[in-house]
Amino acid sequence: MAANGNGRVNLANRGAGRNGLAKIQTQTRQNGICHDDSAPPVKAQTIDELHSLQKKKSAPTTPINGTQGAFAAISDEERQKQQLQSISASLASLTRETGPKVVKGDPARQSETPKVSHVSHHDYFAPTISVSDSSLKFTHILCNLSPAELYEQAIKYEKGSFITSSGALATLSGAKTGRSPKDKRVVRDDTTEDDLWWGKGSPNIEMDEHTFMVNRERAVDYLNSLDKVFVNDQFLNWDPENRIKVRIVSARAYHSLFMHNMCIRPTPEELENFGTPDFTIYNAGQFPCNRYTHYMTSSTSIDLNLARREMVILGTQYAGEMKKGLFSVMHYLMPKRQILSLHSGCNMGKDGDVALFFGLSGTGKTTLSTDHNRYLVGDDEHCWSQNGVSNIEGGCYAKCIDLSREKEPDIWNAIKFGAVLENVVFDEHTREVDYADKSVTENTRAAYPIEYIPNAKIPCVGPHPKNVILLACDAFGVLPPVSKLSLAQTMYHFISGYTALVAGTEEGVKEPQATFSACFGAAFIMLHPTKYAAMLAAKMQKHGATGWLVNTGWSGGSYGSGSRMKLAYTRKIIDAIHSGSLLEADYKKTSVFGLEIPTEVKGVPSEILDPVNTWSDKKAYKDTLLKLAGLFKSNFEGFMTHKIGKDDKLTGEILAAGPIV
Ligand SMILES: Nc1ncnc2c1ncn2[C@@H]1O[C@H](COP(=O)(O)OP(=O)(O)OP(=O)(O)O)[C@@H](O)[C@H]1O
Ligand SMILES: O=C([O-])CC(=O)C(=O)O
Ligand SMILES: [Ca+2]
Ligand SMILES: [Mn+2]
Repeated sequence: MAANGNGRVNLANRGAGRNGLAKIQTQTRQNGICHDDSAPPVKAQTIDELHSLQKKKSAPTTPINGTQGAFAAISDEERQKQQLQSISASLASLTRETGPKVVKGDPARQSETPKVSHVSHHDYFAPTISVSDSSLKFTHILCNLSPAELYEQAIKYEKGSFITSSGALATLSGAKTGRSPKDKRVVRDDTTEDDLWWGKGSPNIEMDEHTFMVNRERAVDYLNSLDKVFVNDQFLNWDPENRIKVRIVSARAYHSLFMHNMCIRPTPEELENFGTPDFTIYNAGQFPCNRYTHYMTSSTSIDLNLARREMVILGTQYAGEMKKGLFSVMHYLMPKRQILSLHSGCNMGKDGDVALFFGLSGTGKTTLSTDHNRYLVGDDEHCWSQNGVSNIEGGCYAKCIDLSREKEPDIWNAIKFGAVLENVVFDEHTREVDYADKSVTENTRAAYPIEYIPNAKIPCVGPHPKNVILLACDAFGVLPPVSKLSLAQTMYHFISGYTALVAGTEEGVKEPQATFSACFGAAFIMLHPTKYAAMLAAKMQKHGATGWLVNTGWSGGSYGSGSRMKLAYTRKIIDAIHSGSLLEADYKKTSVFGLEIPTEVKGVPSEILDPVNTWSDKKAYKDTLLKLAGLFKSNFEGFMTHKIGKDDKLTGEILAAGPIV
């Protein structure tokens, strides 16, 4: 309260008045003129000028002077013009002759002189009376904004955006709080016809080129009808030889910040030399697709066109569609280069030993690859090339339901300024997040840059893996906490891609639902699963990697009677795999699944290592085990006729590596 300087106000105790309040004394200067303070005055004549002093020009939105290299000859102005033209070309309608006119900057900031650009297919024609109003309109583009700028945009303009007590940006993803795999379509053309996996079991639902263009036009028109759109120019894949340039055009600051966190962030220099993207996403998720359009079965459509290198999103704002849409693209592009794409986490020990963590959604890839004693290479999407592993992304995407500081401190601490928190519930006053609250969805998520994890390995690459850990969250409670796999067993379980989550948590105790998703990511693969499996087998064999099956699910009974495996025990098991000590353990073979299980793991009660010990009802255990084995068998029938690798030997071994009922 006490202001110092001229005309000071003193609340000194000595002057306490009748009711104990301090007496106010004003001291005036001798000359009698009242100044605000004694500091030198600011170098501004007006309030506007004062405000203009606050922000100094910076990269990356303003190009740097004097860059060396191929672009050194180009002036700043020319470079800005090229960037605008490139974005204008991205946003151009393919059916109209002109437009759009794009200007850089926030429409709310009128004072800034906008740089204008627009593409015209017939530049020599002056616009005539026949143009529509939309071609006279400007689209403001907000390019590669910083997290702070995106926070401001989100909070000002997007309902449901708030800063939480830890500094994260809480957002709502709208009606969709998870991906919509049934609405994901791929253009079937001459190339993809032969290359991709179509038909029963395939995630690739077909659409034709024309329908894609109808949806693309719908998305582009929607985006151009807005006051402003966000543009992210970023990279995928930390392997410099196989890096892909992606552009994401979206309508929400939430989407722009999410992708800023999840893709690799270019340096200012890299951004200047970005040029034309290899792949573009048009995210018009707030706008539905048209049910009169051929193939559309709902108001949501996520459309991939590999020939055009474009993806269109209509009718869902769930940001994971962009992340996983790009992953699908990598599942097509990388195998063409003999590089294996993997739905896996990856970390590395101090001695350079690398482990991969495969698993379906919610099985623990992010949780277990984030390990305080190891370097994090990445939590979800990787490539395995002849040089080793590389992360595809620049960020992590963690499930937050029931997140606790004690059990997952590194993830907890990563949820700070810059992180996006999706669909969480928080106290309206303190803005403290209640991670146990499922009111919006069970699939609450945090997206943060990988360097928010203290021991992230930057650049996110590593040598060839030593251990390949397959995670299954077995809600039946019959798979052992850990088993050592032969190569054939690893391939069997990789192709099966099993997990069992609990159906409808709210409707009380229900049967666990077995899910089989080939390569632990059937929703994202583009080629037949055996193509990826053959590559994995060859790489594991060549580099001598050991396969493991880890059950992060139930112990002591199925869901309802047993309980989820303690994370602390799973971590001990993973520690023993990393250290090599588990390789030295004594093993016994289980019946039915024929899994090699250790008799002892340091820090884990030995009795839980064989699940039969933890079930009080032994008959129920046996019945459940046989039931699960039957589900594995019937799922695998679809793969019986496919050959894996060059000779029939491995295929035969894989077929024999499943459960024997
Ligand atoms: N024993 C356990 N091992 C691993 N995770 C556990 C265990 N017990 C509970 N969990 C919880 O399970 C969840 C695993 O989610 P995680 O984010 O790691 O999934 P993910 O495999 O990365 O999935 P996605 O591909 O969808 O991102 C976390 O919420 C974690 O706290
Ligand atoms: O894509 C998502 O929404 C989350 C994820 O990582 C997965 O499901 O594998
Ligand atoms: Ca994850
Ligand atoms: Mn995932």
